[in-house]
Amino acid sequence: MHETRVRVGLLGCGNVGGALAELLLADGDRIAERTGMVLELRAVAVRSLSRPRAASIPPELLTTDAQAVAADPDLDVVVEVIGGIEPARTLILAALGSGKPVVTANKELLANCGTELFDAAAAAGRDLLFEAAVAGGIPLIRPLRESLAGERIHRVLGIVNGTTNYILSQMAAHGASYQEALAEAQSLGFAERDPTADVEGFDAAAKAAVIAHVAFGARVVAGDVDREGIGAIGADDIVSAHRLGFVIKPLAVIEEVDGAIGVRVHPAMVPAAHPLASVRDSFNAVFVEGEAVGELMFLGRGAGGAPTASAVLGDLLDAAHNLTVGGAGRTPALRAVPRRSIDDLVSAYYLTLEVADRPGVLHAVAGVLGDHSVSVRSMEQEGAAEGARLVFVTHPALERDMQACLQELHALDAVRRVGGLIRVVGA
Ligand SMILES: NC(=O)c1ccc[n+]([C@@H]2O[C@H](COP(=O)([O-])OP(=O)(O)OC[C@H]3O[C@@H](n4cnc5c(N)ncnc54)[C@H](O)[C@@H]3O)[C@@H](O)[C@H]2O)c1
Ligand SMILES: N[C@@H](CCO)C(=O)O
Ligand code: NA
Repeated sequence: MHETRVRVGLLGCGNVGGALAELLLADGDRIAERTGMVLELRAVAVRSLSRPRAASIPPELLTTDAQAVAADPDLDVVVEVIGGIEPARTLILAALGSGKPVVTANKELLANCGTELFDAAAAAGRDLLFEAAVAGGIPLIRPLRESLAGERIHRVLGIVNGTTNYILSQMAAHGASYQEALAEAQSLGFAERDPTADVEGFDAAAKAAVIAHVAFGARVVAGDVDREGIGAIGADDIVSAHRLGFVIKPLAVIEEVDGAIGVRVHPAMVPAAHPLASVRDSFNAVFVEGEAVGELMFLGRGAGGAPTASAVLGDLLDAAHNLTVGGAGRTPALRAVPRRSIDDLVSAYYLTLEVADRPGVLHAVAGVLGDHSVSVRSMEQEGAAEGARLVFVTHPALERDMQACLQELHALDAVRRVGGLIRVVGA
């Protein structure tokens, strides 16, 4: 087979960069045999030359001058796996500006500066590929961009953060406390260095914005995403969810309703029979609902050095192929779209209240719900310390009305605590 040599510059050699370097160095011959592409790792930009690296990385490839790697005319393709906004943004712009395609795993950067970067790629006539940025090793971006390019997608539901899925799964399966489960996720290495990004939903919000780019061509930035973390979910909610036939999952929801795009990230009550309900531990899964194609689910490892490096490798081969035929694949052209506020969401809700256990309380609570046109589908009452815990599931209601109910319920004398309000998704 005719072989094509492609000179690769790597920016960053942490979890993902290190795993990619290992793959290229250990498996290069097999990759070349299979694809006809010889991926030559020619430079690895690192922050510190003295940090221990995998033994197989020749030390002469290492440099602390990332800018020189990005601009090097003797390289063909650049991989950015430093993460964060700067210097990653400047480095990617420099690489594209010097005519090199770029592969990145950086959801945070794409979610904040996607338009600028895609425009730069289009202007350079080079690829900017980012399969690894969402759901790590799971092929998702390419199916959405290519296989489903003409599909009318209605909704994408994703478990796109492994840490929060792990925490909620451990709480449900083993009664682990939130803190215990978070500590385990950190020790297993898939939590972000600052786990706030995971548990407060920032990581999932960035991924949701990137999904909005490829599924809807929508110019959505991370700050546009309605976001709630999992911190308010208690062991009681997990037990109640199970009894009611639900599983609590950390979801990203990206949907088109009446021509407007809604993008939100929050814990959700998913019916136990829905395919996403059985996605446990640190697994990711993305459920796509399309007009012609129907329902699809993508499942696998959304995090970890090796799975993520696998996605980067696929992009590298794609970019290398496009370069050899003198072009680039399709670059997302993002357009401004009407945004659908979460206030306009129509959803069923799970709601818990701790109330005084005395006559008339239920009547007062029902009055507040009824005044806001919220109709109750089921209600359970159980004893709580010196009171009662009420667990409601509503029929579909308007978010704005539900929020107004919460305000009034807080103000009721007999209500001691308004617990979780969790949206039901996938019913
Ligand atoms: N780890 C995962 O599971 C995973 C999954 C999907 C996507 N990603 C994304 O991949 C990217 C990398 O993640 P990671 O887990 O490998 O992070 P990491 O922190 O392990 O690696 C980043 C590396 O970049 C180095 N670095 C920082 N500034 C640099 C500079 N100026 N020049 C050269 N090197 C520099 C750091 O020293 C570090 O070794 C991020 O964008 C992340 O969001 C990671
Ligand atoms: N912290 C992220 C890593 C992958 O992006 C997660 O838990 O999913
Ligand atoms: Na992916």
